[in-house]
Amino acid sequence: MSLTREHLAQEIIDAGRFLYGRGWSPATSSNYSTRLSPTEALLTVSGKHKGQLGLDDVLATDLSGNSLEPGKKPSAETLLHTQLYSWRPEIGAVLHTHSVNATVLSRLTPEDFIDFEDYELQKAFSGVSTHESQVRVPIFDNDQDIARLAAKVQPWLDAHPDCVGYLIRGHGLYTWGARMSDALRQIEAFEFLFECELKTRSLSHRKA
Ligand SMILES: CSC[C@@H](O)[C@@H](O)C(=O)COP(=O)(O)O
Ligand SMILES: [Zn+2]
Repeated sequence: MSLTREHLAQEIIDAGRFLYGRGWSPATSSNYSTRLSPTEALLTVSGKHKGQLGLDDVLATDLSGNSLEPGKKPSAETLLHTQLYSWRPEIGAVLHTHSVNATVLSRLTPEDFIDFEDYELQKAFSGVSTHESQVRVPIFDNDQDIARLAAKVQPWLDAHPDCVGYLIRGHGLYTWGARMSDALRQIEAFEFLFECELKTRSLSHRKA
């Protein structure tokens, strides 16, 4: 049974309250979406405070990122959501957040990826069943031209079908899941790993 638009909108609203409450979506940063149908997404309207979303603060788009609701301005980063729905039909929700740890870690990392290894919490990611695995998270340079950024993300996705999320340097995190609950679980796992990584780097630096 497919979920109604109101139910999906409420999932986005609840996600915003939770993510704002954790400090991972400050002010009007971040954007969230769910799949509305095989060819449509339901996304946050641009510029809204994500801790205070209402039922009217979402809109439907097609998978090319075009608004299907004139009068409502879609998120500036709509294409980064819709490209994921086009990429994998099983993706049902996409979350983008702006945490301090994601921002700092992506700025401190000169490489274009971070590898997480030997963390038990890696098992919170879809498809990962042991800490003896490597979760590679690509880092793309920030770009205000979202079509250009999406064009850089796409080859990575195509070459890494198991990718569970990516960072935009100095900006934030994108992750996704079959359901909103899966995407939220992955956000929490990423935030745990980002904090571990920053603490490990800071303590190793102090010892040296
Ligand atoms: C408050 S600056 C953040 C924005 O530039 C952007 O990165 C963002 O995440 C929110 O944009 P939005 O258009 O509201 O979806
Ligand atoms: Zn953003």
